[in-house]
Amino acid sequence: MALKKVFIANPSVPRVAYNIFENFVEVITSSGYDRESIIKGLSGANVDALFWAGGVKLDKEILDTAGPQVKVVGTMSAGYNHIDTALLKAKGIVLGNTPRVLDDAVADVALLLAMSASRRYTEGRRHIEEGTWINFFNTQWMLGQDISGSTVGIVGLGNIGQAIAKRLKGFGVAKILYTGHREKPEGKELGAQFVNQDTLNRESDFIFLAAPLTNETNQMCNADFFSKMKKTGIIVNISRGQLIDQAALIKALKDGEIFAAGLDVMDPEPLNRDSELLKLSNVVLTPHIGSATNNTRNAMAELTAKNILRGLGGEEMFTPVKL
Ligand SMILES: O=C(O)[C@H](O)CO
Repeated sequence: MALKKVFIANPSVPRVAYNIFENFVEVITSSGYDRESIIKGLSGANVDALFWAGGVKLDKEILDTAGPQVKVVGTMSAGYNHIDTALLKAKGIVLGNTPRVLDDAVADVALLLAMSASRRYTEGRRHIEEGTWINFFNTQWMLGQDISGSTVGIVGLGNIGQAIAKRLKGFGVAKILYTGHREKPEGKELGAQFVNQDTLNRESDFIFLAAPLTNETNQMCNADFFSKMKKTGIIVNISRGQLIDQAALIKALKDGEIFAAGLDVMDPEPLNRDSELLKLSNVVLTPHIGSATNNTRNAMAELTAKNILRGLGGEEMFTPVKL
């Protein structure tokens, strides 16, 4: 019997995925990362499953090109806002993602951003580069905010939110607050308090965005949101750029309405080189590297490949997305 076919829509997927597929499926790899290459690779390929990785939208055009025989999709990401889940559901396609295996790596970046934003990393680096590092001991120069003893608010206490909370405990924070759809047992175990959004904004010294991008969270951090934060407050986003109204954030940062921001995700990505965010010294930016470690990317590739094999075998995936 002919082997089933999997299309890997990204030429940089770690080797481990190919090793898992070997002997079980035939693999076709996209020649490029872009939409055009993917569509070209899929045309007439007649594959049964898609291994998705990267920011290209998985939509009607792609699925129409791939053909009606596609019944399985595995995305090498925790987030799946780039996938038309309603269309997958309508077509009877199963979807798996990669939660949990990236929690630690992403939470590490959240803490990296929180600390560098609170201790004015960008501004300090500019002083060194521009020769404005003052050569006398001014006790009031470059003062930042403490994490120890602070109140921290986590928007979305899912797996990544919990990994952030665990790390924060090691930094001696005084209080952890969180928002979400409902109070969670894990919140109790972490000693975190479930509050409403206004309370979280009003009381938090640091706010971490760790909720997925949905209709509900899209642009949730708007001018009103920032106006309710402390002037010394710091916002960290490791989720998706669209959770933040970026123009409102820039205004809040410029007007001193909040102290600083640490962003691993922006809108658009890649960020335009002339973005105001790059000019502000109270912003720390990383280029969406939350899950970018060797171990984590290998684990994500492995889980995606295993999910796809399960899906092709008609079994429940290890980490299915409920459509
Ligand atoms: O959703 C994810 O998995 C991450 O954002 C990718 O780095």
